[in-house]
Amino acid sequence: MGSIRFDKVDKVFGPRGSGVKALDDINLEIGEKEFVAIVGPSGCGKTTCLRMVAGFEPPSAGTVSVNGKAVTRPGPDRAVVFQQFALFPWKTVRENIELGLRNKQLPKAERDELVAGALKLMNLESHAAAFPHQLSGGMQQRVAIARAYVLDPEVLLMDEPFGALDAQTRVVMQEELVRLARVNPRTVLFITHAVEEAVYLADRVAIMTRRPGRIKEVLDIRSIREAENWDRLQKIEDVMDIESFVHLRTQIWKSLREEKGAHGA
Ligand SMILES: Nc1ncnc2c1ncn2[C@@H]1O[C@H](COP(=O)(O)OP(=O)(O)OP(=O)(O)O)[C@@H](O)[C@H]1O
Repeated sequence: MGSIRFDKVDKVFGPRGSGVKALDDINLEIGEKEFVAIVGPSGCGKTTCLRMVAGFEPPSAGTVSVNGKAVTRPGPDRAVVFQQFALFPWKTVRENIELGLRNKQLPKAERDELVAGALKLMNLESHAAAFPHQLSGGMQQRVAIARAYVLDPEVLLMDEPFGALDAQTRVVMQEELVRLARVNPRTVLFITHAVEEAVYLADRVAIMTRRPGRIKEVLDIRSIREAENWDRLQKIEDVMDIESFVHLRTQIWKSLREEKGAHGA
């Protein structure tokens, strides 16, 4: 379970007739346990796509569905990780992770077990009693990801989750996410500005046009990653050196550059 589908989706912000058209005829299907990254020029509507799947924003036309059911509101089957970590500063790491589970009305012993598992998964065990301000940005984002994972959502929605991190921490988090995605695969919709990040993490990369955003092309990364066995390499810099990786990255760069050119930039 956990498939996502955009079917002829338009989004207009503001009054009908004089509003801003943000998205134009978006059609995209994300399979169960597939990791799809969306890249595109600034303001092309990437975040709007994610917010519609989350149930925060309705489409102006067309349908966004999860598991074949039109999305009308947020739900426990979908967890969102934002760029800003959105942790509660007055709660400990453990309490922040546990928070989402409270609404599930599970017995305490079961909650404790799930939180312990999430702490372990994200290497946070020794920081369970710390408060967010005592942690680095990378650690805080780990807590945010653990909080999403502990809910065991079918769909994980990530909007520039590493955008606020320094370059070194970002690389560590990307490697962690690849490890997680292989060990505990989920349906993921991942928004990023970083082309290399998209190629490294995703099974497919959807490239959008400038506003009003359309899906310009979708590249299949997974078949190349598997054929060339990128996963044999542990370090991101080694994967990024492989010829097939460089080729895909360049292809996406060119496609995005055309969009900038179309804007006169
Ligand atoms: N609530 C809103 N009201 C009016 N306009 C909006 C609203 N939300 C988004 N927009 C507009 O819709 C367009 C798409 O915005 P969105 O944030 O989805 O783009 P994005 O591709 O995620 O941008 P970025 O890469 O810069 O984060 C933008 O022009 C934005 O100004």
